[in-house]
Parts: sequence; structure tokens; C-alpha cells
Amino acid sequence: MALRKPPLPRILLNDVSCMRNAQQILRHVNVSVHDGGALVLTGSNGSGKTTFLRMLAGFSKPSAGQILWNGHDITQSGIFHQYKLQLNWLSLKDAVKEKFTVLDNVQWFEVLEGKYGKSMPALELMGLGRLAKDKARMLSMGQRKRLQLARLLAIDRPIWLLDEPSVALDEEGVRLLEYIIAEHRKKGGIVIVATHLPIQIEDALNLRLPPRFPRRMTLVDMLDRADIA
Ligand SMILES: Nc1ncnc2c1ncn2[C@@H]1O[C@H](COP(=O)(O)OP(=O)(O)OP(=O)(O)O)[C@@H](O)[C@H]1O
Repeated sequence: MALRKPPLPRILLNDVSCMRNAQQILRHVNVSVHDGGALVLTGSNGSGKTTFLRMLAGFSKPSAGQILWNGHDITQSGIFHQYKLQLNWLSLKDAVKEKFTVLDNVQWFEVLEGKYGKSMPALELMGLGRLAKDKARMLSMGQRKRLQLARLLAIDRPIWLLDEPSVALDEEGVRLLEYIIAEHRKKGGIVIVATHLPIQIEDALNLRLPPRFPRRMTLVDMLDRADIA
């Protein structure tokens, strides 16, 4: 009887380190995520959670190690082209166009994606249906976050990279976020979340990034030390 090979993880970080501004931010990270999986990144301010997500989004490259998608290094240009079409990125910069209506702010992204018909149901699910025709400048911070989440649903790509997705959401908003994450995972989607606030995500892999090492001493620090001595 032939033994079946275990499936490749969809995403594999193999001994990945990352530098920013000549400082080492991440060191020797090893993580694998399969379809339907979730990874939750926690850690103190400046520990590197956003850096981790940016690297996965291809905005910065690992200084060592590899990020593999379906077993292929995402930094290879042919691979990156396909990989980036799998990603849906949500960050504190919400790219909401204030002069457009709420619906246009979602539909625009959906049309660019070559899709149709999901924007309005997504807004309704996120509790923004009755505001669809209003200008986006009327939205509160929490409503803007709900609009971003509606975009995730309308664009409907398999890998969600979410940087602090629950910031500004009320309790009902957080429950909706948890619901759409769970539903996305049921369809085989992957969710990678950086968060300070608790979000209920069943069977998620938790990665707590260690606090950053102290920055290198500046000339001022050295002079201060010389004063003490
Ligand atoms: N644009 C940048 N250029 C250079 N270095 C940066 C830049 N942004 C952040 N860093 C450095 O990277 C480190 C990690 O930042 P990052 O934003 O990844 O942390 P974080 O864990 O997401 O923090 P927070 O919890 O505050 O959002 C910071 O301490 C900072 O020194």
C-alpha cells in the first residue's frame, strides 16, 4: 500500500528573519499554515507584528530564510505575481475615499477584482446596508472598520492578512469579525491576524513575538553613560 504524503502547508515560514532600518526585527521564525488555518500574532508595541504581516504581503523581504507558498519562494517574481492575487490586506490605513458613497467604496474594489454582486450583501452583513448611499465621510471610525471588513467579503480572496482588525469595533462588530473569520476558514481560507485585543478564533496557532532587543546605543547614550562613570 502506497503511503500518502501529508499535504504541503499552504504557507510556510522557514527560519525567517527580517531587518528594518538596519535593525533586526524578527529572528528565526518557523510557522506553517494550512488551508482553513489561522495564525494570531501578539506581542508588545514594536515587537514586529506589522513587520511580519508586511513581509507576508511582500512589502518587505526576509533578510534570511524563506517564505514558501505552495512550496515556492514568494520572492521569485513569477511566484509573487500569482501569490499576491491570493492576498487580502486590512490595516489601520483604511483607504476609504470620503467623497465616494459607502457602496462605491466597496464596489470599486470588487469591480477591480472582476467580481460582481457581493458588495451590497457584504455591507448588509456588516450592518452598513442603510448607509450604502451616504458619503463615506459620514462614517464613524467603527463604521469605517466595518466598511473595510465588507471589502474583504466582496473581494473574497483566500489569504487574509489583518492588522488590528478589531480596533474601533463595538462588541457586536467584534462578534461579526469573529463570524466572518470562522466562515472564511470553513471555505478553506487562511487568516493571519496581528492583534492586541482578544478575538475568539477557534484552534488558532498563537505566535507571541518577543519584545524587541534594545536599540543600538547612540552617541547621546554613550555620553550619558560616561557621565555616570
Ligand atoms: N517604516 C519603518 N522604517 C523602519 N523601521 C520601522 C518602520 N516601521 C517600524 N519600524 C521598526 O520596526 C519595529 C517593529 O515595528 P512593527 O510596526 O512591526 O511593530 P508592531 O508589533 O506591529 O507594533 P504595534 O503593536 O505598536 O503596532 C519598530 O520598533 C520600529 O523600530
